Amino acid sequence: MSLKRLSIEGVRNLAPVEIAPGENLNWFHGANGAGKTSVLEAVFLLARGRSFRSHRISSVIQHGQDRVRVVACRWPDGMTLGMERSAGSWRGRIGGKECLRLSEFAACLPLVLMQPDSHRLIDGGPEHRRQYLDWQLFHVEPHYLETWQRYARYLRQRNAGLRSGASDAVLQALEQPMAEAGERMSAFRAGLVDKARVVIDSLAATLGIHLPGAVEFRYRRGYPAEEGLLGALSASRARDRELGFTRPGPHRGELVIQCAGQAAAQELSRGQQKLLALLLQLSQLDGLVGEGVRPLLLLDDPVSELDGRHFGLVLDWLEQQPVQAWVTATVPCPTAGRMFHVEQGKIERVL
Ligand SMILES: Nc1ncnc2c1ncn2[C@@H]1O[C@H](COP(=O)(O)OP(=O)(O)OP(=O)(O)O)[C@@H](O)[C@H]1O
Repeated sequence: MSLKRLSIEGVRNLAPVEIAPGENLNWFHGANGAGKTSVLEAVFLLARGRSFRSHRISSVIQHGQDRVRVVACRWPDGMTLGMERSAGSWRGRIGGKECLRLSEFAACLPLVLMQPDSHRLIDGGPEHRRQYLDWQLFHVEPHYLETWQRYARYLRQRNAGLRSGASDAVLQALEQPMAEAGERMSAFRAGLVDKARVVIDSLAATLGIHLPGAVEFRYRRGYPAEEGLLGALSASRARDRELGFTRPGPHRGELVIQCAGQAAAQELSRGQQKLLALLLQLSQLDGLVGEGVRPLLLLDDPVSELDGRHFGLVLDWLEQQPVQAWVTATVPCPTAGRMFHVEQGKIERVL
């Protein structure tokens, strides 16, 4: 799906504005500090209820204002989504109805974001790669969110039990359903990695991305597969009691990425890591489209992130995709698309 209309109020330096984006490529250009990234931030805020640049919503709220408000009309179904956030609360409406969970927005407005620190997907901690897998599964596997929430609840209960000296019988009673949910999560994640591998190889060829060796993706479950999660929980119970938390489980699962047999984070240059992260994110986009989900794509300053050749190939590829892309740059758009000029917080459509 795409956005047909977007109105933004109270976001950083942006003057209140209503934008009519095009179906495919939307290009926001202007000088440094003009407010381009703030437009993407507003779209992200609508989809996730938070910023991708700051953990504190107060830094996003325009100085002198007490809230941000982002409203959009989704296309083709015409559904209206509205999000209002102040420093201490949020209110959201979808299709005219009050919303209680942010995950409802995430489900209505799937998006893939590429920003200058996207290389963290490769060189950041395992949580970045877990989130990457979980995010896609959330959109394409109807039971994943519920399984994930169930596992997280048992994990919290087991950790509380470990710390409060609960009996073995109490812990065992939790471990059985926890292991069932955890094994399901692992199977979903491992299945996704198997599928993604194929898509990534074909995308790398299309986008002319050649890394200095074969890239391998493997899902490590966070417990020995041969022992199974139930066995692993039972075996580590005494040690977990001493530590006060649960060690084995998919909460410590990891998408392992290697290039030429070495950890990709160590083997690849920063630029190569960015290319690999791009591949992972575009493969996510491709995977979502393949499942009938049409996410928005937000690309923050790709012109300075990618070399000219790769950027050109990405633009060519994007033109073929049924996704609405929102791109920021300091230069005008080199290809056909709807273009907006951003200057000191004011957005004007120029093409
Ligand atoms: N809470 C706020 N209230 C008002 N203005 C703000 C607030 N936070 C940041 N700003 C200003 O808003 C602008 C934000 O710009 P933004 O990061 O969106 O620009 P950009 O066009 O993406 O720039 P660049 O090309 O340098 O990344 C900056 O000029 C910044 O000083």
